[in-house]
Amino acid sequence: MTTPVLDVRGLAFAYPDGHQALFGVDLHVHRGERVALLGPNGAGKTTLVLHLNGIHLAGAGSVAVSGLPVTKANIKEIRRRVGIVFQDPDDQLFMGTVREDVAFGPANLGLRGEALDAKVTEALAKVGMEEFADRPPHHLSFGQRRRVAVATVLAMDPEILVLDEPSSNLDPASRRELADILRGLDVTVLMVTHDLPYALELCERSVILDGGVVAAEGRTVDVLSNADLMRAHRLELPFGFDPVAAAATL
Ligand SMILES: Nc1ncnc2c1ncn2[C@@H]1O[C@H](COP(=O)(O)OP(=O)(O)OP(=O)(O)O)[C@@H](O)[C@H]1O
Repeated sequence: MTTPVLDVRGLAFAYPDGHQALFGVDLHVHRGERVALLGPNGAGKTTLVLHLNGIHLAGAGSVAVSGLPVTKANIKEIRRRVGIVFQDPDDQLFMGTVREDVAFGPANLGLRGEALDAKVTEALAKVGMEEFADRPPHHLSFGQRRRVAVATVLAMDPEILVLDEPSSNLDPASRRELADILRGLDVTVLMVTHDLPYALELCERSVILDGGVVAAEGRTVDVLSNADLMRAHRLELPFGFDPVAAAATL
């Protein structure tokens, strides 16, 4: 078996106030996979995500990205390898223009001139935002800002793209357009979401985190159609949504 892009083993973590949020999490994501991380409020999903690029460091256990352990010493390379798109794009966009925001990461890695311009254009093209390069991010719609946030991360050529609630606050058309964009990317994805139809549409495999442990994992269609499992972990499908029928149309 090849080295997983993301290899989380026995990860445990307590916040400084003593609250234990993770109790020994194992999670493996292989190259080219798109995996959904599901679970009720307070399950530990965000806490886990914040370990993937070293914002939190493991209390016990380990996290590695393509074989490189997430440690303080490796933080710069880990942050290039792990691109996190947070729920609020305004946490990631802070420059005067879209172009400057997308250029920020690769410029920090030393890219300059035509190579930098080409990298920015390529990343914006991947999310269909080339025409907005010279616009201030705060003049864009929320959905457009989310796409630019994805581009800022893609410009770093990450090994894994981690998306926190990518469909939140998007209207139905923007939600579908983002799904089309994500499906077209040639990148490994871990997606945290409460939008279960979105998980089904985009991710072959789903992992349920609950109470700081991995409670179940499997093919997304199997997970979502297991009514007892769903109830046990406070996961609810939209009224009338049939995951087996929906999966058949994909
Ligand atoms: N800074 C903090 N200090 C102490 N406890 C925290 C802190 N941040 C989160 N927690 C606790 O850790 C647990 C896991 O929280 P986390 O935010 O990781 O859950 P989540 O699965 O992302 O939830 P949601 O779906 O609501 O975003 C919760 O019980 C939460 O109250």
